[in-house]
Amino acid sequence: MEEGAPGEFFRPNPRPEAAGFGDLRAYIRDIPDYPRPGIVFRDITPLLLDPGALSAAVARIAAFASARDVQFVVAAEARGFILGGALARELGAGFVPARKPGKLPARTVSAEYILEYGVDALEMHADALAHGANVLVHDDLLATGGTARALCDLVEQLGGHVVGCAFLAELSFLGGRERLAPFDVHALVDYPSERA
Ligand SMILES: O=P(O)(O)OC[C@H]1O[C@H](OP(=O)(O)OP(=O)(O)O)[C@H](O)[C@@H]1O
Ligand SMILES: Nc1ncnc2[nH]cnc12
Repeated sequence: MEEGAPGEFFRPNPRPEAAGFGDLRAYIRDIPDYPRPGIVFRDITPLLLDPGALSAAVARIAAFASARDVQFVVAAEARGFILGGALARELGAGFVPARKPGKLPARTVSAEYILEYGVDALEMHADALAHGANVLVHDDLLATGGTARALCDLVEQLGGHVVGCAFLAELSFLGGRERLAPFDVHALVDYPSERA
């Protein structure tokens, strides 16, 4: 095939303003009883497959952040990386990965967070942020808030300034937003209950 020519998977990528993608919830799939009975997993992969919905998601999160003079987007491994880089590009900001322990090669700072069973941690490079830098914290989904809280703690350990926390989706019945107080929290899609 000629280089740069649309292949069989080519789909047009209209700007979200023109396409009017409406409620992005339509692109998030419910998977009942995953990873455990009683949990409804909110699967964002259908949204990622649709160029227009993907573009709309990035543009809408960027719109929340655009007046905040964001210098860096900090996002959590793994799903936070999916939109995080695109968001940084859209905002003209840098991107800082927060990774699971032992994955970053240089000196790190670390923050622990509570999981349903036990404790995990995220690390960031100690030299990732200039003191006083304006940071947007991003992840795909806000549940209990443990992961995002750890991201905020890492930013503050390095002297950064959290200017907001932005998510594609929020499970508001789990109270993550309260856990992130006093930071400003924005999510494009809310799930007020566990119901599928
Ligand atoms: O608000 P919380 O209760 O902390 O939950 C939200 C986190 O859970 C998911 O990540 P997960 O830990 O499943 O890891 P993954 O990104 O590697 O799939 C999701 O991507 C968020 O990072
Ligand atoms: N219900 C859920 N769906 C998708 N990701 C999650 N992360 C934590 N809870 C989740």
